Amino acid sequence: MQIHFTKLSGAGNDFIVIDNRNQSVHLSTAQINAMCTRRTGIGADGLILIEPSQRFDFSMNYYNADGLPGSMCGNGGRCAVYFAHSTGVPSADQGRYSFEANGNRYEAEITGHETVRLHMLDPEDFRNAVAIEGFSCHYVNTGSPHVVIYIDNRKLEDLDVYGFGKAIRLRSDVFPEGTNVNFLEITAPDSISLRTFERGVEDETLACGTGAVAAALMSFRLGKVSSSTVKVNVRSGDTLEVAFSEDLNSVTLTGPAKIIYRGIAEVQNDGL
Ligand SMILES: N[C@H](CCC[C@H](N)C(=O)O)C(=O)O
Repeated sequence: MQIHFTKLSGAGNDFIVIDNRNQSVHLSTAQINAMCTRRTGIGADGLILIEPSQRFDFSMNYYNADGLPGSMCGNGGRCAVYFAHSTGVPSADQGRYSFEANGNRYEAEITGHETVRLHMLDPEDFRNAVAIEGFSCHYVNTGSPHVVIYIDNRKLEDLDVYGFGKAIRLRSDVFPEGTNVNFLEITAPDSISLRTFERGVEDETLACGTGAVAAALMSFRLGKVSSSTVKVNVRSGDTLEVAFSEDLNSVTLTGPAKIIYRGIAEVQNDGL
């Protein structure tokens, strides 16, 4: 079957977005995984179905590249809203969208050329400094589970993010549901550099929105940054901005969301 899709990039975190408002597209785990696989498929960190919602402008159904439903994707949410805006999905409020994802309500607005600000959930379940695989691991759930690790004596650039990230992600004794793993360096009182190993992609990605939020909130909480607006420099070279109140609520994530191309995929019954 043929499926119309749009490829978007949210600060280098890339997604296949499908307008499924008529609910004609039904994809299996294997089909989503095949579409997201690089070289043999379209290639993406995740796939998003834009579907109807009873209460909001649309519903975002997010799948990781492994084909399984993911938890909240911050960059995916920003891309979904940019897609909706550029495709003419109606919104109740001009330039502003409300949508549901993982049973939660989100709001976002277009703040400039190819720029989207997404309002995030309040963070939950902060855990400080658990020793895992030789690292001091801080933890917080920002819609997705995130470990935050400060790289004090090493260079972020040279770090084996894949190896260390995977080892921590696989520690099911500590994280029965798995976790995303973020490694960061504080570069100024209001900025950090971040690299993320993502669960469900099972690799380092070029950016991770809920990871940027976790890194910024944790850094403020631990007194490592002093500003409640934090610039997060990600692997793609882009910058995400995370802003929040001093009690770590009212969190927003702002950054680039771009359409790369639109296409038609030939999807086989058992994969691409
Ligand atoms: N890239 C995403 C995170 C996806 C979450 C996924 N990796 C999971 O743990 O289910 C973001 O921008 O927030």
